[in-house]
Amino acid sequence: MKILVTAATPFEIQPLIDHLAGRQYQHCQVSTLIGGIGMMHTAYQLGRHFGGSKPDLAIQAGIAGCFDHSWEMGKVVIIDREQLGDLGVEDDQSYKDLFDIQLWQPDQPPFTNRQLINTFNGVPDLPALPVASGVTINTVSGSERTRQLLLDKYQPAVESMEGAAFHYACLQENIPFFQLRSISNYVEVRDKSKWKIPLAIQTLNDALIKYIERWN
Ligand SMILES: O=C(O)c1cccc(C(=O)CC[C@H]2O[C@@H](n3cnc4c(=O)[nH]cnc43)[C@H](O)[C@@H]2O)c1
Repeated sequence: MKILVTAATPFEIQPLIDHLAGRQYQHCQVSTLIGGIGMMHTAYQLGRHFGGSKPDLAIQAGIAGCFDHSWEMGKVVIIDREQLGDLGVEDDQSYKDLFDIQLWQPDQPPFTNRQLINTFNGVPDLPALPVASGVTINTVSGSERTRQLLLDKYQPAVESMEGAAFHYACLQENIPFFQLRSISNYVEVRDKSKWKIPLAIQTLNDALIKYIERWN
């Protein structure tokens, strides 16, 4: 069983990388790929990687913002669906995405009803974690206006900068996959001092290592 763990930055999966060093698993071979921040970098790196070797399972791991203030920092969730939050046009005060202006069809593969949905087909032993929906954007949302626009239009629970690119690449290549996100901040008017990145990285890697250890 070949497992690929990918993250935007090395920091996000450093504890896993340290854990894997010098370890050999009986039932799996784990490799890691740092894809870079954002959809463009992620799509390129994943496309290049999958062109050379296809894993049996791909896992994207990263920190993320959440929209619901009742969620605790460091909460780890699995993303079951992704939407593109800022690929479209501005029309005076309104924003229209590619589906709204008919430049892309809602069910054009690998989209289903405008979403990049993970059915978790072929994923062995999916971790027992809460499942949530994601929106992927190029600019971290940091205003009440953008937060409300995304909530009204996409009803996301979680915001990242890479999730949709990962879903897209795995769906196109027919590779079983899941996206793990750990909450480092709320999507709100930007206040970096409130972000809990070390906590989110710790809980993210605890979940990752627990999953990988099942294959020992
Ligand atoms: O502005 C800074 O100083 C700064 C320092 C460290 C990290 C950042 C980020 O913006 C991290 C982006 C990175 O993490 C994911 N992420 C985390 N929270 C969010 C969010 O609220 N909205 C979107 N993405 C988020 C993202 O996937 C990137 O990989 C800034």
